[in-house]
Amino acid sequence: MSSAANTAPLWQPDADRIAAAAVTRFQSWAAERYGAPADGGYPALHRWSVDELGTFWKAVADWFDVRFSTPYETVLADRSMPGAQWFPGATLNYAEHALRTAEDPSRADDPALLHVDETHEPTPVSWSELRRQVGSLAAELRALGVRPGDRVSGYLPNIPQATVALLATAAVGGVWTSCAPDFGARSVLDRFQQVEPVVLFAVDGYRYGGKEHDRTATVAELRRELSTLRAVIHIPLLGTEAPEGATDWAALTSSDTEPVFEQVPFEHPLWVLYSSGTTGLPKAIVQSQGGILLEHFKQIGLHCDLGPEDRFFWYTSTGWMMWNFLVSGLLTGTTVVLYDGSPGHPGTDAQWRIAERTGATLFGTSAAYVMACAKAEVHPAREHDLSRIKCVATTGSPLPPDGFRWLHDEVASDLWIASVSGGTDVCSCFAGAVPTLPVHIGELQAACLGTDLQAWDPRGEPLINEVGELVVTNPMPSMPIHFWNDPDGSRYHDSYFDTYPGVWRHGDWITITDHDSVIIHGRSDSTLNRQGVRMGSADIYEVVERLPEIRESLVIGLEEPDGGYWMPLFVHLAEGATFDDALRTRIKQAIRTELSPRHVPDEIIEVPGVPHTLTGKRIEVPVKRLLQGTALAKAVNPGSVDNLDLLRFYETLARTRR
Ligand SMILES: CC(=O)CC(=O)O
Repeated sequence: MSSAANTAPLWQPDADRIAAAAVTRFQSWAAERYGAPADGGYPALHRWSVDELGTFWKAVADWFDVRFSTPYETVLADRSMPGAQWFPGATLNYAEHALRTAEDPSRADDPALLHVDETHEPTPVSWSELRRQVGSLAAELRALGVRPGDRVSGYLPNIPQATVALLATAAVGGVWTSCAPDFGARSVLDRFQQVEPVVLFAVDGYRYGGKEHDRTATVAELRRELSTLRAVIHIPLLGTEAPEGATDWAALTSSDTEPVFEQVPFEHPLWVLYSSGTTGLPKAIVQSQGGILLEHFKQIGLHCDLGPEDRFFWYTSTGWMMWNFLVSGLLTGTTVVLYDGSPGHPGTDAQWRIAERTGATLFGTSAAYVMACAKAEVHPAREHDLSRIKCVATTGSPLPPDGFRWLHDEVASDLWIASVSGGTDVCSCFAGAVPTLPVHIGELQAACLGTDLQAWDPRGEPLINEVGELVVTNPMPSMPIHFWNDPDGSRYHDSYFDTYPGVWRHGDWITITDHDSVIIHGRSDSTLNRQGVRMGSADIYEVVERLPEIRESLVIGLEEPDGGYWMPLFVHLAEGATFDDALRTRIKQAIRTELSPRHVPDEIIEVPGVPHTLTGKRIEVPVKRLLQGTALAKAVNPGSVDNLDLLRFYETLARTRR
């Protein structure tokens, strides 16, 4: 499970690779101009980036040639959290930077986007075409009366139109927000009703798993319930006519209008993202144009090491922050690969096929997909030409050690494997990819630049090689500027700052190792705490799900009224597997030998499935509440769950135990 002894790397970048990495060039450049350490590689650069936070971010802005149309007075006027003030006085525009490559005549015809649907046939959208469409749509949005600060919403799959709509909204200074079209009306309304959009972009349906899914009834319901809408833009993915009162996409994107980029203050809102909101309404998290611009330049350009030669693929929907992150690939002139379809259609290897067809150089996916491929005995490199992939990056949950081994064996032995972790709350990563550092099995390479990531004990003392709360002790520019409808900031404050005043507590258990890598153990709000020993659920999932009979699992720790502790493990079996004493014994044996006797659950219970949030994360806290006897309607917001029926199973179980 841990790590400190795990010193032999699985992968080590060679000297040429280190020399060629943008972060190496950035370090030498920042050493000459800004006093960054010339020696000591990434660890020294990281230390400097958090010790000299303002200078570091100034250097990032200069390195990526950020266009401030009015200059800033200072980089960080106030570093308190919450409430940090970044680049006061500055004005800029995010979309202008995302489309800058189109201004270069030598790149104008290159693909900015490669769109792939379930046919897996890539369709390019060139930089000049993307810029033209954004220019046309931004002008039409203005003509519709959209003004800086107005919210513009999208009920869209990951198609080029979604990227165009986001960029056009940002060009106008509007505030973008999106949901994927597999979200039901209630889930969408829980989100969009909070922010009161004036425009809705919506598809008539989408294709997924080889089938057409008609969404016209849901869109009609959204139109009825969103009373602030002034315009609805119809995107006929399934070929239907625009319904009464809606405008067709083509009518708004056909002109040859130069984009006009509203110059907005650095802290002007760019978009609203939503936390999974398994209990109350989802938190509506607002991030700024300037904050995202700088944070994503850093992530995409320095950590992911992406540039104009690269093709950036990440499997995501528009309802997950990884989509926003993916679109930011445009900032570094990188071609962004948009896949709209099922991750496993027509077969489990679908994402690798897309990587081959599009020549992806960074292949991003969920850790769960990697584990599913391993279970299904997919052999990506045997079946596909993946020679262009330089990095496989994963997120969503920690990549288990077996996932690292599998990628190394089945994709390439000289593969940079970046398990990354952050969240919607910062639309970025706290720890993750570093092209110049080794990769150790089961570990994230290092904390990201400008992020003073630490593991703290309950008294706020930093821990090394021990599990602690994930904290960030300095502000990051992409931290929320506020939550929507939280006028006194109390919801924002209580979400991150109520444990350690002035310090961001994210709600994950982590270990910072003695070689500065990071291990994520799972959410701290669903911690297992047996006889005072805290355990991360992720460690248990990793061991249990290695067994071929187990499709997925869920572990919950329950404090009982009599002072006891009940720790059941729920298992969803793979097709054809039988739940019997032999399997129970093998599960317990695996946990005992690979973790510890203390990790062995009190009971193992077969379940019809594991419930997830709409972005695919296992739902632990609401299940715990159900098992404690909370009524379903109070334990969970139904609009936030992928399968409500599964939760009823746990509700019934709670009743039968009492
Ligand atoms: C970067 C991330 O942390 C993404 C996620 O898991 O939600």
